[in-house]
Amino acid sequence: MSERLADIGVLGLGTMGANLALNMAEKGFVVAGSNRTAEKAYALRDDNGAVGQNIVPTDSIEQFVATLKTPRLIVFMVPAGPIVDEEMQRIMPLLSPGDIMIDAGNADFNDTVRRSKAIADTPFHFVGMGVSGGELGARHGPSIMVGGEEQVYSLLSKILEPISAKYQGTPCVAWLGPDGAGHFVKTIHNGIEYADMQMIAEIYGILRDGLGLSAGEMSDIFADWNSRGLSSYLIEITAVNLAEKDPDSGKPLVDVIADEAGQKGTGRWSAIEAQKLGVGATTIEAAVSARGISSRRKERAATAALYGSVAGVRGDFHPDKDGLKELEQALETAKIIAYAQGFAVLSAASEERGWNLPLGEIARIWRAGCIIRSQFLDDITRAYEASGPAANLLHAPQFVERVKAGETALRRVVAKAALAGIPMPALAAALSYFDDYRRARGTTNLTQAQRDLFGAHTFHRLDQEGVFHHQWPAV
Ligand SMILES: NC(=O)C1=CN([C@@H]2O[C@H](COP(=O)(O)OP(=O)(O)OC[C@H]3O[C@@H](n4cnc5c(N)ncnc54)[C@H](OP(=O)(O)O)[C@@H]3O)[C@@H](O)[C@H]2O)C=CC1
Ligand SMILES: O=C(CO)[C@H](O)[C@H](O)COP(=O)(O)O
Repeated sequence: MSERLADIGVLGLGTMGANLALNMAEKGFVVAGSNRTAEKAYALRDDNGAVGQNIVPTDSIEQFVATLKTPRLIVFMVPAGPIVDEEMQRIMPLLSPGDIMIDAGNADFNDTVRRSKAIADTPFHFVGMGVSGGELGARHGPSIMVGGEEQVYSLLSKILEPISAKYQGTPCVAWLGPDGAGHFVKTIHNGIEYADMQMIAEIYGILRDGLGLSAGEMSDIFADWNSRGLSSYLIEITAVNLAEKDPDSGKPLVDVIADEAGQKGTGRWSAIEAQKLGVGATTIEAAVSARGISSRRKERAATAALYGSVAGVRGDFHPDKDGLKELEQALETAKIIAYAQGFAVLSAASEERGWNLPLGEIARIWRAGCIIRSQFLDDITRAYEASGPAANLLHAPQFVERVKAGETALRRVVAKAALAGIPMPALAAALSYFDDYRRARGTTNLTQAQRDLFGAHTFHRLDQEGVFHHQWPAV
């Protein structure tokens, strides 16, 4: 057994755990590694040159715990759900008072709240921590969203700050609130990620099916868009995805990838939590549903055989400068609306749970390291700095001007796509949300009348205070 005591332990050395461990090791921390398949811990030490020398592989959970300095900092990087509970149960009998367990996977924040409550009855601490940035982010600097006891964060920050991404020299890590706050914010980050990705896929659908462009041509368009307002990691990787050739067939790789999107839960949880809070997050919901529909590929083929498909339907789209500008502007406008929805969910959850989430700071720590990093997040930080916790980002003066400028493009793109039969679930949801949210006199007065007629559910009046019930004619 090694005599060297480790500053921190990582349990679960898969894609994220291994890279986080190397990131910590590179910053000079000694990292104990534990993995279900123990050989991976040894390979992590042996295959990574000088950095690997700061990794202390272990064979058993007992050895792993014994290798850690106290109070022990133990990062769990395993699949979310029961595996986290199982691993915690396995390790807890070996811990000492004051030790800290950190779930760094994409947990459902409800599980994090439950685990935090359970740990409160023990001498240990529990931290729910969202990490974003994928494999490379974990290795060289992720964005880190921490929830739990604030005084525990001060023990962790000495490691989390050096390993996190930096934006203008400031670490992209923050303590965001108690128990599930960090995982909630990570979940909504991913919900926004789903919306962003779906909207990009929809515009790709117009370029491919409406305009008949090749993958290479589309790559150039996304690369061009990445130089202006849409500049972001997701637009940048889209250009790379579209340019890549399949080594087997020589075709563009995207053309041979099956159109079936996977999902592990965070997008769905974002939509569920938005619904629970009564906040419209229609663009995120549409993106989650679109992944579900995409996964039913055989069913879609059967439906296409019945109704015909849209491939080759050009509609009223044009690949000229104005036509492409309209698509760019539509995407930019819908993106503002999608982010406004995501931040509205954060704001509502913060109020309901008393988390006092720092919304501008959240936009700041997403500015580097994470998957939705983009210039646009600076505007969100500035909007919150200028106006405080606004009910909705669509009220912030910077966004009012931009949405007014882009609204027509979004409307025209959605309308033309509808006429051509090209699906636009997320872009259309963004537009409908905008139209609904800016309509001072809506139509649910009729809904209320119906509810009162069939169920005596009562209604408010515009011209009198109080709660009313009407004796409607019997039907
Ligand atoms: N991949 C990504 O881009 C991101 C992932 N995440 C989250 O991070 C967490 C880890 O993801 P990722 O690294 O991608 O996953 P991987 O599948 O690459 O790694 C999973 C790790 O968990 C271990 N493991 C799996 N099942 C068990 C089990 N039953 N008991 C004990 N250990 C087990 C694996 O061990 P073994 O090697 O033996 O299989 C491996 O070390 C997840 O919650 C994920 O959602 C968060 C941000 C980004
Ligand atoms: O958290 C992440 C990025 O921020 C992970 O990449 C996550 O796996 C993405 O979610 P899904 O697998 O559901 O697309």
